[in-house]
Amino acid sequence: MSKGLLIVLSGPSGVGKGTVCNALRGKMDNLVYSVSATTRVPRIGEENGVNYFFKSHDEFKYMMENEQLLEYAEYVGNYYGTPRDFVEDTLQSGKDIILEIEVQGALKVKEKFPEGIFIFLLPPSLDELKDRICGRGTETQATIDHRLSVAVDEIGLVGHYDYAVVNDQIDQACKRIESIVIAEHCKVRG
Ligand SMILES: Nc1ncnc2c1ncn2[C@@H]1O[C@H](COP(=O)(O)OP(=O)(O)OP(=O)(O)O)[C@@H](O)[C@H]1O
Ligand SMILES: Nc1nc2c(ncn2[C@@H]2O[C@H](COP(=O)(O)O)[C@@H](O)[C@H]2O)c(=O)[nH]1
Repeated sequence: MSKGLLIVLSGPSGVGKGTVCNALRGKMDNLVYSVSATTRVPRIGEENGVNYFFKSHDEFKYMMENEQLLEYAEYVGNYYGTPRDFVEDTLQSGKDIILEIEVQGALKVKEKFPEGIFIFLLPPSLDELKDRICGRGTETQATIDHRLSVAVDEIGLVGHYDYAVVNDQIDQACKRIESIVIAEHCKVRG
């Protein structure tokens, strides 16, 4: 059986990564979603094991030190990391897996899995990005400001990715990502 594809979806906070991933759920049968570990406190409505594995700093440190994470990064005051075994087992089973992660982590994954498919989700404009992150209503003003302040540098790293997809409309962004995955499955690999 051939291995699945490792797909990384990155982009600045508020661009719509989570929204697009949720919308893809009903559309792509062979696609599995990686659930990350984080030290961030849960938002209202978030569930442990569904949105994230919510960890204390000590628990996260244990995962880091025991090589349980494929990658991790500190982002705006919290740690985030991708559980390694789940990714490797999913790929081995022939299913595709999508990692919704920020840019530092994505670049670390690229070092380990250069054969992965790296997709950067772009906002239609910086004003729209600001409106989206403010409109979500989950962050304090200080956190919004911090996240927006790193967004410009993050967007500057788009050249490290294989594909750039503008999230102007959710269904259009999903179609573009579906098309990329279909094309990657058709690719002749050496
Ligand atoms: N194409 C779109 N048009 C308008 N609003 C959108 C679009 N995509 C997402 N949104 C909205 O933008 C907000 C941010 O989306 P989302 O939480 O998915 O972003 P994210 O990139 O996952 O953010 P973070 O990195 O902070 O987790 C949400 O309120 C969502 O409903
Ligand atoms: N490097 C990693 N980044 C991750 C991971 N899981 C999520 N993220 C990214 O963190 C920011 C903030 O997320 P939020 O839920 O607090 O808004 C966002 O860009 C996520 O995509 C991970 O495992 N590794």
